[in-house]
Amino acid sequence: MAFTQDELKQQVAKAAVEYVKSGIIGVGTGSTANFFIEELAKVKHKIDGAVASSEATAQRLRGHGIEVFDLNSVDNLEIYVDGADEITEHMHMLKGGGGALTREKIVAAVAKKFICICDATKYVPVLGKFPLPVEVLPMAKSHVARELVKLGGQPQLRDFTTDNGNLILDVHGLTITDPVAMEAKINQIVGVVTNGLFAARPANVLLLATAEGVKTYQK
Ligand SMILES: O=C[C@H](O)[C@H](O)[C@H](O)COP(=O)(O)O
Repeated sequence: MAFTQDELKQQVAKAAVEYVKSGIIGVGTGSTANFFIEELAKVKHKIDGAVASSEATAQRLRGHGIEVFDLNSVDNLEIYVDGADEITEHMHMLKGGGGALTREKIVAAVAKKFICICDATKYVPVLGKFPLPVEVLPMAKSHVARELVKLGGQPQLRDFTTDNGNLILDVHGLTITDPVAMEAKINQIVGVVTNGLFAARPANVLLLATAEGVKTYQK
């Protein structure tokens, strides 16, 4: 039976809710995370609330009557649930298609377990077909763009301002065979806030929605 991409996202969101036990949950951003929020709302009596990785997610959580906590008031999070633009068998991810990469990386850093929820189109052998988002301080955009060209990429300025008041360069043309090294190298460019590679801290669980059902991968 063929499912639409939205049906696959919904299936994987339902599977992720099985990991919600109690306490405060870290919640990601994007269309797949939005399906997760719908499912989370159905079990909100089990949790104290959530930490959001974007203003959009915070608004959506509050709309469902889920309390949103400031990350600074939370010592640790059991789980962080979020989508990805690409993920490999090593659980390395490329994220930030929705521009929320920096807050996502910060909330994920606090969580014990990163649960990545994706439909099968996101599962790739090598990262980089999806343009790599890099959040930059506005005054540094030209400098950072020149440095990204030296790394072999073609940066394009997105018509977008992040929740942090910064800009996004989407870097095309990178074949990212060593995501850990590339993540570190780009983060060392002065003016970069962070980039959309989540490799130093990969996902712990991947829930992948396929035509044959939701597959679970653990690391
Ligand atoms: O900034 C956005 C996030 O990194 C999303 O997790 C990513 O873009 C995937 O979004 P979607 O679930 O809409 O494909």
